[in-house]
Amino acid sequence: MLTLTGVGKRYPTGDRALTDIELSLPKGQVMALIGPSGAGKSTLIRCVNRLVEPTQGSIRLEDAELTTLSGNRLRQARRSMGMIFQEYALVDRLTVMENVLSGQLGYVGFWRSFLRRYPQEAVAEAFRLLERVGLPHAIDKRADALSGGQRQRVGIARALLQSPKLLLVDEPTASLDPKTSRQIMRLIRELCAERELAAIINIHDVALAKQFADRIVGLRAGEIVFDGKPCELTSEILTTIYGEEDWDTSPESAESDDVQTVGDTFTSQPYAAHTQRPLASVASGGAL
Ligand SMILES: Nc1ncnc2c1ncn2[C@@H]1O[C@H](COP(=O)(O)OP(=O)(O)OP(=O)(O)O)[C@@H](O)[C@H]1O
Repeated sequence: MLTLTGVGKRYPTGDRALTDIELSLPKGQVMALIGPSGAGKSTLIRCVNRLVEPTQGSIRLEDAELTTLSGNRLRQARRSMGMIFQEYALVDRLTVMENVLSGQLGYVGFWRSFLRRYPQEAVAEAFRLLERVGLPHAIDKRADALSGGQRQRVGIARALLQSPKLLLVDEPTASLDPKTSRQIMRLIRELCAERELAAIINIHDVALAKQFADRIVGLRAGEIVFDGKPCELTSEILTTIYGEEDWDTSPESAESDDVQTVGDTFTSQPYAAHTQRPLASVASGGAL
């Protein structure tokens, strides 16, 4: 349903953030996008909803070529993509219900949303969604009175209110404790299954990505260096994505290893034997 072909992005500063990205995401698939800081994860997500303009290639969502849309047609296409942000992007002084209904801004006219007169069916659906994400008792609370996990649930309900086909999720667990992070990832996963929604989740936590995604794509310096199932993400491939690190050793056993510094990365003796394979041989390529 989403297909990226030869997508590239060079910022006006000259930074090349993405090179020749080829991705195909079927309906209902939850894809985690991992990679080191600066690898291009946010740029890729933002190219899909055109918050960032790709400089090369094609991005198709079902039948629509997104890269050439403008004006009304671009607004319409954006409605089919729900965005969930790391920093929740809620309006603190508004209630939970008002924040969820603001997901309708693209649908109802400016004055109607300014005066907060939302269609009855939107209000009913917002109630249903808040129940589904576990916040039925918080509808009248102000957003700034919520915990991080509750705020993220509101963000999820808001994204779903516009009935998207695709979820674009940027670091959903960055400010959350481990238990809440798992609950949020589980919720996103369940909702994708219930609604046959595809999702791209930009996430730093590899363990969470492995546990909750159907597919993992690893970016390094703007290129896809791994595309496969979570169970295929070996230590060797993590090294290809992130650089040298002893991924298997616990802190206790690491202390006894002969650890040496190479440039600004660390490598330990057992790992020195691992030569990095050419990127092409690591990438399994294509959709699963
Ligand atoms: N607005 C911008 N102008 C110029 N260069 C940018 C801009 N945004 C990102 N970049 C550059 O593009 C590259 C990719 O950045 P991006 O933020 O997409 O990476 P990321 O993988 O999301 O990183 P992080 O995990 O730290 O959020 C980096 O080299 C970054 O410096």
